[in-house]
Amino acid sequence: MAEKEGSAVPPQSKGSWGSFLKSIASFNGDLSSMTAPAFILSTTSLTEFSSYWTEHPSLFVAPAAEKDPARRAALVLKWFLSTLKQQYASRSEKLGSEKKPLNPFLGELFIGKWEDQAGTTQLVSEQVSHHPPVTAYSIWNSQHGVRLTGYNAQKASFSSTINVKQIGHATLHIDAYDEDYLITLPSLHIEGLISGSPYVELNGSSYITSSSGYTAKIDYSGKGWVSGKKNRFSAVLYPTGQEKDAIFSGEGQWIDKWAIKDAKNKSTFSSHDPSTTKTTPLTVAPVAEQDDFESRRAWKKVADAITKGDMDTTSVEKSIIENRQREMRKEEQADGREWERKFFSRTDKSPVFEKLAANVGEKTNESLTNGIWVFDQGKASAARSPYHPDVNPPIYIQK
Ligand SMILES: CC(C)CCC[C@@H](C)[C@H]1CC[C@H]2[C@@H]3CC=C4C[C@@H](O)CC[C@]4(C)[C@H]3CC[C@]12C
Repeated sequence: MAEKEGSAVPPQSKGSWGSFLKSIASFNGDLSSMTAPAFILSTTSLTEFSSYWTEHPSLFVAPAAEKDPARRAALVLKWFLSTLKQQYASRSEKLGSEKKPLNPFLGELFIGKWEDQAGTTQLVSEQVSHHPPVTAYSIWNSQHGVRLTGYNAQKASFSSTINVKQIGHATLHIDAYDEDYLITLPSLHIEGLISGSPYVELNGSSYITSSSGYTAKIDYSGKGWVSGKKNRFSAVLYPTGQEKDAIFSGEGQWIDKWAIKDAKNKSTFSSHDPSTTKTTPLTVAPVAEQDDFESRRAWKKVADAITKGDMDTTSVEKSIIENRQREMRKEEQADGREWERKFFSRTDKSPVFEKLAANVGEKTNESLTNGIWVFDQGKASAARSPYHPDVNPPIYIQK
């Protein structure tokens, strides 16, 4: 792949892209501290990224209707694979390249729901830590009895490009079978950096392991390795501990169509085509009706300034948010208290994680995620919000 230096960079930004590349070559691993040129800044905060998990609500709830545990695990794998395109390629597809997201402030919220043939699927996403940045989320569909909850942070390093290890995990619960799935997160790196049109490539492996005794392993690769195609995966699903005895398998490009097949007779179990499987748009409250801590309302002035390309206003408005945050941290310190998270609580041990992590050799890393974060039903049910009266369980947002 020939990358012409800076070819996708707007002419007036060539200089700043060059210095940006130099600065990341020596950066300290904290992605949020990276200052990037204007044209690569996104108007979307990382708290919004949690919504990528369920842009196909029907695929998210489908496992709940499958009685056979192996086939159910295969449907969980199918849903997971279908999310990769949203999670890792949607910015490059919509905006022309990957962009640098807004760095969420502590307590930032992103709340919404999807309404479609799967019923109502609800999302709460909360920035539970600022140093290091950690986002927690819970997504549930009460009608089908499916809930996904997780948290994640990123650890970045530079070696020929930006390499990102995701710290944290997600768990999926299916009520009908009282079944839990532990989902680990893939590592990624940035391609196309020199040419100025960065995009995400996944690498390494990730796992989905279930309390029902099945594990899926997904291997990721990109261009120039095994095949000449980008965004490749190959997945196998097997009884936990018996990787050689795959029951289902699948491979392809996670941005394109693919199928999960019976590993023995190669018949198609289920296939996915992103061009024909439409995503359901997320509904969020109008900005004027949102709480002050909700992402789009809080970042509105910054986002508008970025859209206009007005870097002076961008930095003035960013400073207002940052200074307010600094004041709040000072007040909390003076009172000897910590910022109260609205939906999540820190725990020492997540029982679901403890039960399943050994299957896939996964460990928590509390120092990189400022604790282990779990959805706190008590907090979420505490009261009703004037802003989201229809969210069930009712969501309370403290003014
Ligand atoms: C684009 C270049 C110049 C700047 C690099 C920006 C960095 C901060 C961006 C690029 C791609 C981004 C990742 C893309 C997708 C996901 C999956 C989501 O579920 C959690 C956040 C996470 C893991 C993002 C974290 C931030 C990220 C690593």
